[in-house]
Amino acid sequence: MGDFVISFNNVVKKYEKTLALNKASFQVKKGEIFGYIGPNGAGKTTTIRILLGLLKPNDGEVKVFGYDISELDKIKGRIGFMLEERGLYENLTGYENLEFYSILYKVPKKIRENRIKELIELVGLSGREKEKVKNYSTGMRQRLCLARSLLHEPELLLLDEPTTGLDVEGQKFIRDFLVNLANNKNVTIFITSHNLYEISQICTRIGIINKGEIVACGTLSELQRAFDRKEVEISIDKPLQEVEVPLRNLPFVQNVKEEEGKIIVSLENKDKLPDLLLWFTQNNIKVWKINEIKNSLEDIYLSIVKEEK
Ligand SMILES: Nc1ncnc2c1ncn2[C@@H]1O[C@H](COP(=O)(O)OP(=O)(O)OP(=O)(O)O)[C@@H](O)[C@H]1O
Repeated sequence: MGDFVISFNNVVKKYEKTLALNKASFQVKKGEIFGYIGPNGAGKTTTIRILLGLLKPNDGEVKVFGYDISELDKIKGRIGFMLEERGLYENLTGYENLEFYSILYKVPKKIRENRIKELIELVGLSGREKEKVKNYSTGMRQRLCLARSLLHEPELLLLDEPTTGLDVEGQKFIRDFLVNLANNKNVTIFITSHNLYEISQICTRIGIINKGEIVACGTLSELQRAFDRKEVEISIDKPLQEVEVPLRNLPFVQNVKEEEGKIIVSLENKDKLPDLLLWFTQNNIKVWKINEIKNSLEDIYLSIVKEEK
């Protein structure tokens, strides 16, 4: 238990009439990139605000670095964050913004200049740091915010939709940057996003929240196993018409269809795959290829969110 950077146990948060978190539980380990996904209003921002000590839960337990969230003094210096509202000073340059925040974050004067230069380089803003932020593009602002969130070398980074509004290149930059940060600096990253491609690309584990409840949590493979489609794609030496009826009549086959020239067989259970292969052999049908069809994160997400509506 002590190894968790974030631990939510049965956390409840109510705003007057709305139950924003309903006994939410999940854990995040050190060095993980934890993706937190859910529809609008699911409770993602509320979770981040609780982690930052901006909101108090009504019930349940929230621990960060093993400390209860009420002991904020022991935690807050170790957390960096990037929220939707950017809070940059438009009339200051990129460099001056970082300087201002480094004083606020109490970065020691001796190392301040070096740290800022290093971060400007790291986020790819070298050469642009002397320009006023009001002339920055969305992507540059986002890079500057990322640099700002890292000024005090946090061990945990909380990111609320960090790539929203960025072009493809800008999104890729942030993705690569975060993976590098987690892998090489062992920074734990908690990220919310509506971009499921992004989440499935970079996250080591994923939590799905809907109406304040964590409805699924695990690695992408664990989620794929839990939400298994039980479908296989087969390639055989006979046209589908010849085998469709007998295949459908097998007790463990639920459906047979053709999609984009591929034969898809739905099994009662994936454990029945050897039985299916045996049937092909017994009927002298050659199987060229057999592929397990896995749900994408989007398939899983949509099936959960639709079901719960
Ligand atoms: N200050 C507030 N007062 C009352 N209700 C609130 C407040 N903040 C959020 N809520 C409600 O709590 C629920 C959870 O909101 P939250 O902002 O945490 O969702 P979210 O998952 O971050 O959504 P989005 O993806 O739109 O950012 C929503 O129903 C929202 O309307």
